Amino acid sequence: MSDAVISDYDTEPSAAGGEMGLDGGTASTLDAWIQSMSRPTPTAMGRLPSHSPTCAGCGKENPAGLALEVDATEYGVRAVHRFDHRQEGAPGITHGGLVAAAFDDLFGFLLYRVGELAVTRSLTVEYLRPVLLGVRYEFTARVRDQAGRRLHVDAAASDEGGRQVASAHATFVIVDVEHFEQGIPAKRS
Ligand SMILES: CCCCCCCCCCCCCCCC(=O)SCCNC(=O)CCNC(=O)[C@H](O)C(C)(C)COP(=O)(O)OP(=O)(O)OC[C@H]1O[C@@H](n2cnc3c(N)ncnc32)[C@H](O)[C@@H]1OP(=O)(O)O
Repeated sequence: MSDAVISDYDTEPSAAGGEMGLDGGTASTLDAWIQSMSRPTPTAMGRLPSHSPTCAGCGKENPAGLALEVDATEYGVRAVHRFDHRQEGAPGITHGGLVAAAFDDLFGFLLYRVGELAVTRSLTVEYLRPVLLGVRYEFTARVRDQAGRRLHVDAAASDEGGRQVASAHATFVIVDVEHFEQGIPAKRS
């Protein structure tokens, strides 16, 4: 599929500057996001669109987010990332929860490759070495297998010397687009 098709999915800020959030007046934006998730998946190599402008993992409009930039690769997805002081746990070291968030969001990009909507059901992280603030790490993820609605996915993070500093495994469960309607206040039961 061409890059042009990827841009059709672009969830970056619109020209209208609409902000996606959970407060009043944003239901239509969320509806639009849900609709965009129904489209067929892009399979081209290269930069993938964020999950939403305010996604904590990859949205450029989220000041507290990681702003991951993720590329599709031959075997899965890849991001190069440096954590900063906002993700600090112990001095100079990335908080483990934020490392897990990076893995979780990266896994969310595999869905573009699989062409299914899915959500995290379980996530396991092995912290092999401290993940240092300001240091460049390469994150890679791939789909190990699919069993019914379950997607089993694997990821790793390595430093510039190729040393693995963390790895992760997750089970994502394929859902219908209606799953995401639970985020619309007016549709909450
Ligand atoms: C078109 C392309 C678009 C691309 C673009 C998409 C963007 C779309 C995401 C955007 C964002 C991403 C960002 C990061 C990813 C989050 O952050 S996702 C957010 C965090 N996760 C959640 O909120 C999920 C909350 N949990 C739930 O809603 C429900 O528990 C679930 C996951 C939908 C499953 O509930 P359910 O539908 O009732 O399913 P259930 O019958 O319990 O189990 C389903 C299957 O999974 C199995 N299963 C359940 N739990 C487990 C487990 N722990 N281990 C193994 N198997 C299990 C069951 O055995 C069953 O298997 P089958 O019998 O079908 O083979």
